[in-house]
Amino acid sequence: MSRPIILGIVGDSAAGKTTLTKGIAQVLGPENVTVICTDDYHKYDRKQRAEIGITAIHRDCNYLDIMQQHLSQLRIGLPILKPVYSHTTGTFEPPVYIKPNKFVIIEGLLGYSTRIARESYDVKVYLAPPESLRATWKVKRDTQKRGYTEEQVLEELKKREPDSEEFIRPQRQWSDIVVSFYPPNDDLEQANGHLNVRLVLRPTIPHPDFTQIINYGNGMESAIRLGLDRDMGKPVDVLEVDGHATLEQVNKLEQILCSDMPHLKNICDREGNPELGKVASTTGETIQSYPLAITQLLITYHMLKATQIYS
Ligand SMILES: Nc1ncnc2c1ncn2[C@@H]1O[C@H](COP(=O)(O)OP(=O)(O)OP(=O)(O)O)[C@@H](O)[C@H]1O
Ligand SMILES: O=C(CO)[C@H](O)[C@H](O)COP(=O)(O)O
Repeated sequence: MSRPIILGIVGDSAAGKTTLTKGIAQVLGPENVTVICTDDYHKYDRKQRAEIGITAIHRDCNYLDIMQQHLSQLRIGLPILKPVYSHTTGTFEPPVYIKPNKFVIIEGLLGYSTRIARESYDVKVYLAPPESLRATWKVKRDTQKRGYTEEQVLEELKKREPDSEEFIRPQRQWSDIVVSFYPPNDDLEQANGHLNVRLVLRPTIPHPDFTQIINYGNGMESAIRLGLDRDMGKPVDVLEVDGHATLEQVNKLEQILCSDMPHLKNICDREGNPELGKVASTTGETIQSYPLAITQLLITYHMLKATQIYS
């Protein structure tokens, strides 16, 4: 029996998981992708959490045992009866029957927090924007879409900090790729939606050979950079793409990805894929972000590679 290829996207609240997930699902073809958000495995609804005094990101506030069971089922291509948590009402809804498609994306807060869960993924991504950017994103999203006031969101972030430290951030160590979007010069307003990205590439999966970008010249080295570093003590490659990189520069990077992966060729074609890298900026207008496009392509590359390895 064939099994789906499973991608994990983990990170703190409003780190950009849903945004990245949507982009990758669009690239892979929404009909081929099953998306699961692990917020559905919360143990308590919004009112109960307030009464008990527990945050949604605490391990004990989530059915991690059921989450990992479901992941193991999906990994071998079996259906699950998934709980449903509504962010609109802050309550649970009837469960839904889910049969995995060719690709499954599991996005959420605590997806790498048990060994059995971690073993279910083919590719593991961790999202780590600077905390100030995450707070800006959370305030905007929670006030516009989840019925909170700005004060409530800021208070909640403060309350959650010890749990973020204990339960969320340690999961970074289990990822194959750490993705951090950040404003140049730490100035979000000046960035005008054009964020840079820093991609930490761990040697836990084989990445495309990016070394040729070191020799590009023509300003390439300033907008797209490859270097060596340590992340949580371990040696890693770091690929950085600036928001102001030109189409010509980004095309070269895309060629590296696409030449190694014939299936990606159609996806790399910008005309055929006008949605690639599209995102709403903080002012609400839709912009095309090359750093986001490269991130989507790199993760898709690994999904397709995993399909090849598996078959
Ligand atoms: N790459 C990005 N570029 C610009 N804005 C972004 C990006 N990623 C996220 N955002 C902004 O941050 C907000 C929160 O992002 P998103 O909903 O994807 O986070 P999340 O990690 O899925 O959150 P949660 O776990 O709380 O549901 C979005 O509504 C969007 O405004
Ligand atoms: O950290 C979060 C991830 O989305 C949410 O705050 C958590 O899931 C609880 O949801 P809500 O605030 O809508 O009750």
